[in-house]
Amino acid sequence: MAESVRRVLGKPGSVDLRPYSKRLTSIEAKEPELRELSDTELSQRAAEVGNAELPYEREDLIELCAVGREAARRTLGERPYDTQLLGVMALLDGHVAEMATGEGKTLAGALAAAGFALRGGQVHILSVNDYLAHRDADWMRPLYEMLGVTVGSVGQESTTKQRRLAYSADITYASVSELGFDILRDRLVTDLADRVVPPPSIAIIDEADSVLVDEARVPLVLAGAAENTQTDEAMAELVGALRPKIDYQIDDDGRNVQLTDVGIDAVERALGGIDLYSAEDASLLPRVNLALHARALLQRDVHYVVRDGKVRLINESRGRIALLQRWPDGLQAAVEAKEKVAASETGEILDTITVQALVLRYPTRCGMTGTAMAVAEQLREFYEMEVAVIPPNKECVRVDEPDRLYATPEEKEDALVAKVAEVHATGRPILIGTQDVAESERLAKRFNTEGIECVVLNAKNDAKEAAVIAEAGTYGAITVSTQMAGRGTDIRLGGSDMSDRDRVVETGGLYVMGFSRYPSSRLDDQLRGRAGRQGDPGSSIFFVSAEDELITANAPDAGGYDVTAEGEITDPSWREIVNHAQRVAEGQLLELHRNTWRYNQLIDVQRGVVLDQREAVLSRDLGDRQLAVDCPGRHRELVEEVGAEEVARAARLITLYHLDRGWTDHYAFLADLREGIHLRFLGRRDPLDEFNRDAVPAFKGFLDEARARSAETFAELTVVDGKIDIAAVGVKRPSSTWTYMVHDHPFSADIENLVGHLKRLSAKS
Ligand SMILES: Nc1ncnc2c1ncn2[C@@H]1O[C@H](COP(=O)(O)OP(=O)(O)OP(=O)(O)O)[C@@H](O)[C@H]1O
Repeated sequence: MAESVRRVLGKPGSVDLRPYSKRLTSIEAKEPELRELSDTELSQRAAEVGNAELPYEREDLIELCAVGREAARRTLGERPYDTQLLGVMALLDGHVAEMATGEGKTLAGALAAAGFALRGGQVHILSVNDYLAHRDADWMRPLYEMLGVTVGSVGQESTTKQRRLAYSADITYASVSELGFDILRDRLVTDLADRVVPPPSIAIIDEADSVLVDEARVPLVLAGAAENTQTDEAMAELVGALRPKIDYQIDDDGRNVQLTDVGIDAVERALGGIDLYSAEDASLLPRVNLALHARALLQRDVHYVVRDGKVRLINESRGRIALLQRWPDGLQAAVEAKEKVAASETGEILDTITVQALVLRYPTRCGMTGTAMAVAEQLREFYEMEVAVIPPNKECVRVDEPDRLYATPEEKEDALVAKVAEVHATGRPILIGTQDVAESERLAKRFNTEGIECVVLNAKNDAKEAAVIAEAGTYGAITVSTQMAGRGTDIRLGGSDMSDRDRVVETGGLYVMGFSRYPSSRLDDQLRGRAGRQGDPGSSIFFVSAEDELITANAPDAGGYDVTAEGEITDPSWREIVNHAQRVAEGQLLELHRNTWRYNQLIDVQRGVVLDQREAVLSRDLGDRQLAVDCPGRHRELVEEVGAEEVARAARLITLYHLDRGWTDHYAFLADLREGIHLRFLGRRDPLDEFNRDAVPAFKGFLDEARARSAETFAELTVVDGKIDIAAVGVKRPSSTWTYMVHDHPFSADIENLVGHLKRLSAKS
């Protein structure tokens, strides 16, 4: 048994690992016998493990782990460490296994998935992105094959047919957003056969804290086409002629832009001497604002790319192109005008789902991540999951150096550049973590002007992202990347083939440098964790300036400090100030999460009522039965004319149309209500109570209303060439759907804030 396992066991507040570790000896004892078996015999043993119901009893669990270990050794060339088997057992018990970066979570997750699947569970492994979903499915496939279970994966490029096939496997890998959008689209089908996602059974969540906590702050939003729009090219051209800093000013954080007085004059002149702020020209100011936002705040190749005549958004923190995502409409059209491409349709929100609601659908859920303890309470509160802290296979020897604190961002950047130059001279590989793609680009430029060569990860080399990060441990490499980019990719010392490992080990291994502290200590730890994997040497250090947003926003009264000639802050109290600011930020993020959850709980209940009704219409012909009662005469006539089946089809489409239409309108009402509520109730009353007070009556009568409307529409039906003409009565479904980009940065405002911001932008006058 590995030394690390003997040293186990248990951090306060985490799951007791002793029961698991007691089984390790028995698992190991089975090894000699299993090694003698043929592949077929080993598969047979796996099948026998599956001959019972979940959960596993002690003996079966030992057999599963032993057979799984042997199968992994044969198919992947990797014999799972004891620590990985502890992870497998924790997962099978429904816990979140905390395993440091590089400890082999992929394999642990796969063995647990196989364990569930062998006993009839249908497993969804939720990844953080499509690349990892495909990679992990392909990587683990030989193991699954030997264990006799099937696997599939879904990505944003998957066709409906491919999705259905992937979801029909015993184990499906999908990113949480793809799965979420599939669920949302499934909720809008008009034919049961069009659904792609099977009923939820078991979820294994990779990078569980990112998915369950960070991504849970903003719901996934599905939108549908409502009408075609025109782009505002005249306004884009006019705004294009404005001069930065003279005609308009951008806030320090790059999130807002405003016309200066000079700029207002210029715009008014260009528009023929109008008054932008007068009542009769009120419609112009929002157009100017949108065009200016598109021009000044959104940069091509940083925030979006133009491909195939379309504006494609880049997810800033991940640096990936998001195929089916858009900004809320006014802004999307403004960027399209700026880039002179055709306008896409405007849309409306059809439905939303929170990550929490999505995950809680699964009766069995578990997960793994490198950083779970810091959010153990949230995992318990929101998901009823406990954290099991799994010790590393090899002790971590990475040196985490104290932060370097500076007065200004310029001094901080100078210090980072100097440090990079100094370390680089020794050949030691360096990975620099930034807050977003724009910052990576800026830093890379600075390195270039200093004559320091570096590789920068951004969406332009999207497909190569993982390959690039895999080489970050090469002798002399400098890689600049956001915290999220390339996650899940192993950084091996001496390059991905480790050919130069000894030389890199001699330099001290990978040196990770954070350009700022992140809004949560988990994100800092995830970046640090890039170095020092599996007992490798490595170091980490963060640079901080007193003017970093984290500090100015969360510790505004921090007070003065003494500095050296280079601007380095020498006051020891500043270390605590930085940590304090981060704790404040973490507290706010938690509040955001709670709020998303609280507000969405009621929305989910109401949505559930509509979905139940939909289900009855789809699977039990409820619409047809209701319309036969509500419009008996017309129903009878139509049945005689076109047959019962055709009438049932029309009844189904009409009823679903009115249920969906009603929900879209109701959702828009709820979004407005939530946005307005904090303005109305600055007093003592709890805004959530107020929200519920208005939201509950607004939903009352929803189903009756939809039914009445369906009857009205049904009564108007006409028959053309022996078929019912559904389109003639206005029953149309959105021609396309897409998802909104509501969190360019995982810590930016939530959807209501963003939509609110854009509304204000368009309403300013
Ligand atoms: N039992 C094992 N024996 C040898 N190598 C292993 C074993 N388990 C995993 N590995 C290797 O360790 C590396 C890290 O594995 P993996 O990517 O699953 O780690 P991880 O814990 O998911 O890291 P991250 O936090 O970056 O996602 C991979 O190269 C994998 O092949």
